[in-house]
Amino acid sequence: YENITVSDSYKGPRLNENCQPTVEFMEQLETTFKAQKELHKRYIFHMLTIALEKFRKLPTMIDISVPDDGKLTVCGDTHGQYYDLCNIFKLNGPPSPENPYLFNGDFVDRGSWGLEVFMTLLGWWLHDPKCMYLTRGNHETKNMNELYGFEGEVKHKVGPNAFRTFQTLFQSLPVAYLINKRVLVMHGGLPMVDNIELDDIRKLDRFCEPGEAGTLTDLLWADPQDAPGRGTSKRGTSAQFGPDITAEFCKQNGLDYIIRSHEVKEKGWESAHNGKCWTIFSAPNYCDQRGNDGAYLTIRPDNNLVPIPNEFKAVEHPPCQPMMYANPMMRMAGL
Ligand SMILES: O=C(O)c1nn[nH]c1-c1ccccc1
Ligand SMILES: [Mn+2]
Ligand SMILES: [Mn+2]
Repeated sequence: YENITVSDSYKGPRLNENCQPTVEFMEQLETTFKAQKELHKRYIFHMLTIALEKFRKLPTMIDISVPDDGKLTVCGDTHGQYYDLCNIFKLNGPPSPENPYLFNGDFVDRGSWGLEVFMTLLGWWLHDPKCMYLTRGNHETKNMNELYGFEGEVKHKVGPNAFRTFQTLFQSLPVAYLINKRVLVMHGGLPMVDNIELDDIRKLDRFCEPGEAGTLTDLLWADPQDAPGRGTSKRGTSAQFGPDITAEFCKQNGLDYIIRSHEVKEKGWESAHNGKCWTIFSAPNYCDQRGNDGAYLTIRPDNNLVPIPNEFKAVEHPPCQPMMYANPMMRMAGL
């Protein structure tokens, strides 16, 4: 990025050399992105480079400690719906150490502002890693980005050689968070092996693309089911887990419940498996067609960590259809 010069005509936000975005930078970034203008490529590559160095050093599962008088807001899939992301910060306040957020994967693909969503979330994380936590979703993977739009979006907005850098950064994202030792968060769901312990997740090598099977794939792809036991995935990847699996996993690992995302819900959230499996989805009117609400969960120790759902509607966005940059075959197929 050092070789990319920024001309005087550039009117967008400028990043300081230590690559620590200020609140003012983040406010300017929102103004720039909302006007559908660009963050300069020098700053995009600078942020990606520094973020990669920092993410690489993080564990695969990260402990979050929410103070007794504090809170954590957990959001689910945002899928490039930038204007709805801005609405979350308008409804619930901007990220700060007193108002921290966990975004639980699937930042990109489907919606056509994946770059803006991810650079905004990354900017807040670089501003202060205590105000923003990011989980890898199954859409932070090469195969999905090639099919569902983000590869095309990055090529269009950043250039032909940028996607590889995003892939490397996506591979370095944590895949699970443990809140106050009692709540586990992942994008998809539970690993398909019995007697799995939290340490097995901590020891995972995450610096790769998820394969056809395995614990990393399950954490990014699995879904809950109502029937006991395990079932075949409707997606063709990983599998489904029943209420008994969730109860046993929570019991063995001293957890109250798990939070996951990965599935659209009519209200944006759902509590299943007797309150031990919460789903949170934060892309309202998904793909401009589902009509669903979005939601985010407020987690407070003074509410005994019981999630408080907050539902919200989609907001207006500029005329740019979903999957704008995807392979036209995918757009035609309405996939
Ligand atoms: O794109 C989505 O809706 C999505 N979000 N998480 N997983 C998927 C998905 C996975 C496979 C095929 C289609 C969608
Ligand atoms: Mn998703
Ligand atoms: Mn997903």
